[in-house]
Amino acid sequence: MSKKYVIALGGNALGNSPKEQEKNLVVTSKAIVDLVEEGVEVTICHGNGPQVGMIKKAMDETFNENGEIFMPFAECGAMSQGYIGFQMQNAIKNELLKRNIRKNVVSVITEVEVDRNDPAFKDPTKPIGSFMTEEEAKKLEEAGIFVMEDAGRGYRQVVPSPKPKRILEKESIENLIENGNIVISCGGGGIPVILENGEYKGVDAVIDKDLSSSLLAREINADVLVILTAIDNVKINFGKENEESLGEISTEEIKKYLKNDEFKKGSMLPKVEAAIEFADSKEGRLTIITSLEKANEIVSAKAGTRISKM
Ligand SMILES: Nc1ncnc2c1ncn2[C@@H]1O[C@H](COP(=O)(O)OP(=O)(O)O)[C@@H](O)[C@H]1O
Ligand SMILES: NC(=O)OP(=O)(O)O
Repeated sequence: MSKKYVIALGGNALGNSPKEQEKNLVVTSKAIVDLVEEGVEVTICHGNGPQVGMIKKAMDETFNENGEIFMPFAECGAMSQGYIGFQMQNAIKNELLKRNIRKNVVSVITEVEVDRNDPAFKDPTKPIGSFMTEEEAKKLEEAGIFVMEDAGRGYRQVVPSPKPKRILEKESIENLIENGNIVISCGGGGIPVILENGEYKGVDAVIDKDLSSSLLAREINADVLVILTAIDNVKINFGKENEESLGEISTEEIKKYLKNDEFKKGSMLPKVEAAIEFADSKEGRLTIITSLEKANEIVSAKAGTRISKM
């Protein structure tokens, strides 16, 4: 039976502009189609931190002259799914064309239910938009916007990031996979919705795509979860002189590092949490965390940090 992979692509690793993203996606598409040629069933999720921040800023500048917010975050998240989904779908389609492989690629606008009482609504941790200097960050903070230092790379706006509870389009995604499609779903972690008075409605938040990818991977009974980001390996003592890369590691061992606060909130921490959640959920499941550049080594399962129950 063919293996099922869920590949999660980082919003930061996708680059900061449509051109940069297009270029990065050519590399990623090659690795994805390599997997397809090996007979792997591939499903893709992607981040949207930089992109949703950029879209929100542009929307506010266009529509917000009288101080009213016209474009809610959920709608901005939906736009990011369309924008990234289009470029990704297009890049994979072109790679399939080049190799003469007849297969369909489809992006699914995905809603993900969150808990309206999730404590994350009171503690924003998801960095969005571009990086700022400390001075720029202070100005935003004075205007009532939450900001946070992001893994030594500068300051960014942060928004609430509630935990994903249920993927509303799960059955459609499964049907598409079963029918041989390469599916792009849960973009930006999915559009966050809550159930209120019998109706789903969008909320102001950005779900972590690594946690949604892990949820999707478990729900569709995947074998491997691949988290592609901007760094080759998960590190301990990150950014220090005694920094060390983690290779093959058990969930039990990496949990010890997690307890020691080795992984930064809003960047590596959710990836490691998602990795553990998936690997621990069933014997034989593997999570690989590595960079976009190493994506071509996924097939041999040699790249990056490889987390399993062992
Ligand atoms: N312990 C760690 N090991 C490796 N990278 C870390 C660690 N802690 C923080 N980071 C940072 O996290 C980044 C990945 O998170 P992020 O940029 O948010 O991912 P994404 O690609 O999903 O947007 C790395 O590029 C690195 O700068
Ligand atoms: N939504 C999300 O997790 O985006 P990033 O991958 O950009 O952080």
